Amino acid sequence: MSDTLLPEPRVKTALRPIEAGDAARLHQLINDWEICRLLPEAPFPYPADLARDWITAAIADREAGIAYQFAITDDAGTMIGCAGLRLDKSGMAASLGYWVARRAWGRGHGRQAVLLMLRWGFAELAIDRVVATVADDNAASLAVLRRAGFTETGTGHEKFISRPGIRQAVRHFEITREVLAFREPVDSMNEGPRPLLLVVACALIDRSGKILLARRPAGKKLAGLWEFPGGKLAPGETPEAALVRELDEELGIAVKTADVAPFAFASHAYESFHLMMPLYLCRRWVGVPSSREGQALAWVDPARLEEYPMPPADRPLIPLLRDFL
Ligand SMILES: Nc1nc2c([nH]c(=O)n2[C@H]2C[C@H](O)[C@@H](COP(=O)(O)OP(=O)(O)OP(=O)(O)O)O2)c(=O)[nH]1
Repeated sequence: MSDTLLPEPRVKTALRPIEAGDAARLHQLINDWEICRLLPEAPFPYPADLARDWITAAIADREAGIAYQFAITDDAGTMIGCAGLRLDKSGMAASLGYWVARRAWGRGHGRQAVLLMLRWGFAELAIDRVVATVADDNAASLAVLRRAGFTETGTGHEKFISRPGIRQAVRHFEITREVLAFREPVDSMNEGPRPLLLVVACALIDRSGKILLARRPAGKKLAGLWEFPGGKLAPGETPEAALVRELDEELGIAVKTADVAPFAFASHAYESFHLMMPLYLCRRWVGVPSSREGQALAWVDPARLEEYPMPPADRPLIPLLRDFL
């Protein structure tokens, strides 16, 4: 994943799937009143056996496609906490859970882990929102969720195993894929003037008037969003030549420069660059567009483009295409 989207340049946080071998370390980190009191399902003291059982269940849940638990690691690759997403029955929403060991507090790891978890979830799962519930007295976590772009959706009371006899006041939060995509640039480290980035893109239109969209794969910026095929210009390349090259590389089709027609452009200030993106139309090519870079493809009726979450830069192009086609 791109480091340029991480908020703290000096602190690197990463996620990796939790493994059976993490049990001892997990127990050592979580068996702390300051952690257990904030987690609804963690007793205190936290038994070593429970750490092993929890990981066994997490691995089974992952295989069953129900929940995805990760170890949060620091700059040195050492585990410092856990983060996970659990799908609801509809499969459209996932609930986020995470904790960071006390020794790693105050360095931005929680915030980065949440952003990484959201990016992964929106890229890899068929969800459109992530929800989270936080104890009312967990100020650090409330701040992390708000800064990540979550909005508060309500309050309630829940049982926390470590605090028997009371029903703990909690707050509920939610974030959608599109809200995250809009906010991501805010987390960029680059505060200087923004370089202009020229990217060419193409709406391929088939005989029935459908447009081809490609889904940005995991690991890339704006992962999980649907875009028009295209890419950056190589030095000295004309926009048309770049488009012909990109369509060949990404989709395996041959297009002539004479068959791409300028249509509209997007101009959008992402935090670390200003995107200038001419959009071309193309109705004639040789070959069948197929995914050459692992990206999902979809032929979409112009009236249904709104149903596909796209990068913020693309949104103004949607009504133009709909009206034109
Ligand atoms: N191709 C394309 N890119 C778009 C669209 N909307 C939008 O904001 N972009 C942005 C995302 C990227 O920042 C940039 C396209 O760059 P790219 O596809 O060549 O490069 P990338 O970010 O995938 O990264 P890389 O392959 O260069 O590492 O333009 C779109 O509809 N199509």
